[in-house]
Amino acid sequence: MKKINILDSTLRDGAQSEGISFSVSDKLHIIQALDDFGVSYIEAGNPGSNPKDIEFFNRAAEIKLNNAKLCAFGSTRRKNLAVEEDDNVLSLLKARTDVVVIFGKSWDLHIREILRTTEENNLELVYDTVNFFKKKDKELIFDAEHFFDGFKANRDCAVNVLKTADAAGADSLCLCDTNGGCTPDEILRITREIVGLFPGRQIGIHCHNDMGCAVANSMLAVDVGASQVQGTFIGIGERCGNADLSVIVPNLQLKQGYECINSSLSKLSEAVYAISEICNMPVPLNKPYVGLSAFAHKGGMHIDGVSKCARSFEHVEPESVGNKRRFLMSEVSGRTTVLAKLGRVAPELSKDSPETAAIVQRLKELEHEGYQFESADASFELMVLNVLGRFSPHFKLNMYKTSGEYPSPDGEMSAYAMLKIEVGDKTETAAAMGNGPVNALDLALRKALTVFYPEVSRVHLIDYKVRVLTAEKATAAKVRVLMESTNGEETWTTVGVSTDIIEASWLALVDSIEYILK
Ligand SMILES: CC(=O)SCCNC(=O)CCNC(=O)[C@H](O)C(C)(C)COP(=O)(O)OP(=O)(O)OC[C@H]1O[C@@H](n2cnc3c(N)ncnc32)[C@H](O)[C@@H]1OP(=O)(O)O
Ligand SMILES: CC(=O)C(=O)O
Repeated sequence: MKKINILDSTLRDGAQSEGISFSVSDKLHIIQALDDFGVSYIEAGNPGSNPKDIEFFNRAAEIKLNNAKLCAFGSTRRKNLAVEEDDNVLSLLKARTDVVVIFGKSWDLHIREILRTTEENNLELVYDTVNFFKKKDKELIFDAEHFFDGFKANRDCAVNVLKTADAAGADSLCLCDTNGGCTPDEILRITREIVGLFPGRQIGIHCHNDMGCAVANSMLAVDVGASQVQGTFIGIGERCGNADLSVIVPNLQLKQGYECINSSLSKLSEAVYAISEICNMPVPLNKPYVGLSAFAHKGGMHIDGVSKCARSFEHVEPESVGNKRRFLMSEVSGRTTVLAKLGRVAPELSKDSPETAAIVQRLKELEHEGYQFESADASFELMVLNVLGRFSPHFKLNMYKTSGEYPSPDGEMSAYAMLKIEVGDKTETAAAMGNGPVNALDLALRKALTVFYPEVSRVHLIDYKVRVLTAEKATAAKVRVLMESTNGEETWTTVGVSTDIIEASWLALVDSIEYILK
């Protein structure tokens, strides 16, 4: 099985993405997550750039990593400075890493317009810098910045840069699509040619995602001989980001038989969620392999298929990447979907039971009204009991009244609610103040019900979401309220829909209480 070395640059190129600023402690947690997952290299920062990275490398030097080698990253020497006088270069030594990554120019446009020097002088910068670190016994990865654009503009100039880095002792030559604008066929053709020119030398690939092709481009480079892949585990990086390693690694391992990491791929989801959390960037639902929806099935026929044979609608097993299969209920469900959710409430029903069809029909009617049961399991269960005629409400509303006052007369308590309920042949009236009408109503309802059902006092809301369903109707729009409640032991979600936000909230609130009393 061919080994592909993975270099994660979340802490270097990732730190160049908009909205990201890592603390030293964030960086230390990320190297731990990457090391646990088993990447070969962690490009951990730019010690010549800022004091935070210097402090980080000082602290990281004390940490023992089991799988990964830390790399310090910086440029070739400045054109007017000798290598041993260049502070950026010297800062890389001070980072005390075994591996140093040096980026150098390989596009004649950049040599001329950005460095404002000659091709010959650029080769000297590359040679001197690479050679300096090799003499210090560092493993050296040379990143040929803008290599593909450089190759297309002036092949000899670009190739000479690689030859110079190679002659100076670079252990790895990494080809960068820095602007992310190269097409898959260009990456394939040029990488193949370079692999042929440097037999035995490790060739790396570093792609940016400006055309949305970074994953495909990296995989094609591997196809033609690249054996180091650079990227970031959640795809962050300069502009549109880097090649997303959380997609590339399982693609290479599960589909093409390469070995990329030193642990089990089933730790992938855990690593991605740990990094996303630190970056404060939620994992998109539809992210391949690790997203919450990656193995969530919604279409009735899909769920029927997966229930009979998982492979029928899944390209890999969710467990292989640490994810889980989910079945979602909705208006596009069939009887199999509903049946899968009925196990707890009505295990005796089968796909052909008339009750199953009645439940599916009611589900579709309610979804048409704006209800959504995908995550509102508790309301779904109550709806099922209702259709089966097995539900009798624990209380009945006589009336409620809410009002708000601005400015607030009592600190944060700006709203009042009063209600009257019936339980059997008894009635109870209660009133409460809250920081809004829904809060006041919730408190009043629980006050009234606790008289009959003491366990209700332990129930409280932990999440409340409102979604406008008919936005074009402005303030007359229909809204859907999703409520998550807990009693400290269990959590459950309920849903209510109305054009009146208080009524929608009331419906979700009633389901929340009925669910725990049933
Ligand atoms: C393609 C990539 O992503 S490479 C990585 C890019 N990453 C970053 O830029 C993040 C870290 N960078 C920094 O913190 C700062 O840019 C520093 C500290 C490194 C340098 O800051 P400054 O000395 O103020 O220079 P500044 O950033 O304004 O300009 C870059 C200089 O580096 C030079 N330079 C750029 N690439 C290279 C290179 N490969 N080799 C040598 N010099 C280079 C430029 O020509 C320019 O020099 P000039 O001032 O003589 O015109
Ligand atoms: C080195 C690097 O980050 C690039 O060329 O994109």
